[in-house]
Formats: sequence, structure tokens, C-alpha cells
Amino acid sequence: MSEAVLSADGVARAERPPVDVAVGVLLQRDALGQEHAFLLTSRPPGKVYAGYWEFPGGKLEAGESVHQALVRELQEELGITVLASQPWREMVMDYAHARVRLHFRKVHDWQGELQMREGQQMAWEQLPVHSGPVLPGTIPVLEWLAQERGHAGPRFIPVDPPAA
Ligand SMILES: Nc1nc2c([nH]c(=O)n2[C@@H]2O[C@H](COP(=O)(O)OP(=O)(O)OP(=O)(O)O)[C@@H](O)[C@H]2O)c(=O)[nH]1
Repeated sequence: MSEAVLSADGVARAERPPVDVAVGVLLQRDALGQEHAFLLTSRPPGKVYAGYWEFPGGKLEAGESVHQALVRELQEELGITVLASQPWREMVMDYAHARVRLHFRKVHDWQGELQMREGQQMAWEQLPVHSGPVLPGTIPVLEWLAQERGHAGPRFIPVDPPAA
């Protein structure tokens, strides 16, 4: 059975092999131990969708597991050491620039202070997300978080795209 593919822009394109991407959902817990704020970062200047907000991560390199790629990417981008990550959701997203298979992993345990090493911005967010605009591939994740949390309101506050 072929896997479901979400389109980022509503354009139907010929099938392409997806590129695997490791994505970390870093979570803080509240006083009762419940998952609370989650980390969003803006895409760095010079990258496709620069200035859009996403969960940190990046493409797998040859021979890497998703966890290994996540550890490497979050060290490179944020200067932290991920100590453990749990597989959560997967989704294929089709963009004009690429088709990607996003492997989302929850991260509760890391070491080090967050540093924005690629000129990006960061925000600890809750629903509805105020940073924006959010990347198309981020919207389903906010939906899953809303479902897990029983959040009924808007998932994010719409923000105009950055000037080109
Ligand atoms: N990091 C990240 N990428 C995402 C998310 N959602 C989503 O659709 N993507 C897509 O997944 C791909 C990730 O590639 P990237 O450019 O961030 O990865 P990278 O750091 O390895 O890039 P590089 O090739 O410039 O080194 C992009 O096409 C991006 O649009 C997300 O939440 N986080």
C-alpha cells in the first residue's frame, strides 16, 4: 500500500523518492510532569522557507539512524546533546523543492544550553503557537499535539510570510 502524502501547496506532482528527515519535538514538563512547552525554531537565512517556524532537525546522512541524525543536527544547530529520543509520528510531505519523509521524535532529555548556531530564532511555545509563519510541515504536528492535549482552540495564530 502506498503511503499517504500531504501536499505543502496543493500542487499535484509526479512521485519522487522521499528524503528522510529527523525532527525533534523538544518538550518541557509542567509541575505535574505533563508535557508542556515545545521548542520551535525559525529556518535560517539562506535556506528554503527561510524565516518560517519549524521543529529543529534535518536530513539523514548515509548510514545514520533517525536518532543519530537528530543527535547530530541538534548539536550542529542548537549546541545541545540529545540523551534520548522516542519515535512519535511519521509523515510524507511534498514541497516544490523536495518530497520529505519526516520522522518526528519526542525529546525530553538533553544536556547543554540552547544556542542558535545558524542565525535562527527560538521560542518555547504552547497552543496556539504565536511565532510564525509556521512551515506547512509543522501544521500537522500542532494538530497531533492539540489532539493529545485536548486543545480545542486554534492551533496557531496566522502570520504573514517574511518579505522575499
Ligand atoms: N527541520 C525540519 N524540517 C522540516 C520540518 N517540516 C518540514 O516539512 N521540513 C522539511 O524537511 C526538510 C529538512 O531539510 P533542512 O534543509 O532543514 O535540513 P538540513 O539541515 O539537513 O539541510 P541542508 O541540506 O541545508 O544541510 C526541508 O525540506 C523542510 O522544509 C520540520 O519541522 N523541521
